[in-house]
Amino acid sequence: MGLRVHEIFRSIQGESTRAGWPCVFVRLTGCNLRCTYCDTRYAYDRGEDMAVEDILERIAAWNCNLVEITGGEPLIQEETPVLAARLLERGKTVLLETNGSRNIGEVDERCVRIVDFKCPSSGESSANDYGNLERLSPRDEVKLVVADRSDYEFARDLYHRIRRRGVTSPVHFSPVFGILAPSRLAGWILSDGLQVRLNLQLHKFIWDPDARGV
Ligand SMILES: C[S@@+](CC[C@H](N)C(=O)[O-])C[C@H]1O[C@@H](n2cnc3c(N)ncnc32)[C@H](O)[C@@H]1O
Ligand SMILES: Nc1nc2[nH]cc(C(=O)O)c2c(=O)[nH]1
Ligand code: SF4
Ligand SMILES: [Mg+2]
Repeated sequence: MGLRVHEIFRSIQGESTRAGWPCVFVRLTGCNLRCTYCDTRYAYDRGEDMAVEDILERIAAWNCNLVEITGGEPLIQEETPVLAARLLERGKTVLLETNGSRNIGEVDERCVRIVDFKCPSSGESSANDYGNLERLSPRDEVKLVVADRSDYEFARDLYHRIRRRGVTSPVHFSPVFGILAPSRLAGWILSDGLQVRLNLQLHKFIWDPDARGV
């Protein structure tokens, strides 16, 4: 069995509450969605089939406590929860970046599940599994990627819904890179007094925004 892996690399974590920390990334191949703004289309195909043990060995080459499983969409591969569990067993802090369309309950709760529910301009918001709202633990995080004002209003409604349910997970609002100016999103957040975190993709400021493997 194993997993189809597009790339494994070490970089600076560019997003989430762990932004700024060195992090090893396992980018899995394939995605069930086609977001209009996707910056990782190159991971829709190709890659190498690897056994979980081989992936663990590659990760161990770096002395790094933080590991993120991303893609593509990690939860379309059956063995992703096994990889997360094995990394947790090794004492790693494990982040899993997922598009919100699959059941996050398949993945160990000790893993930080970063759930990116899709806003309308992605073209994929009908894929959101809102059952995941019930499955979020305080350790998990929600990320909402915003391209324009109507996405913002959708994200704001979802944020209020999350808090009304008593879910305390951090919520990030992230502008689509090169499409929505961070200052506009910042202005909307501040004028509505939302307690959300403005998430900028740090790696796109450190390196060329089109660079792979960073
Ligand atoms: C490439 S996806 C992989 C994980 C999963 N498929 C998902 O969508 O969450 C990683 C993150 O990058 C975000 N992303 C993709 N393209 C982006 C862009 N052009 N600007 C800002 N964020 C983007 C996605 O919304 C997601 O939060
Ligand atoms: N540096 C860096 N940080 C990231 N955080 C989430 C990423 C992703 O593509 O899921 C990502 C990425 O692609 N690069
Ligand atoms: S779900 Fe993630 S990887 Fe898939 S198309 Fe959307 S942003 Fe890209
Ligand atoms: Mg990325």
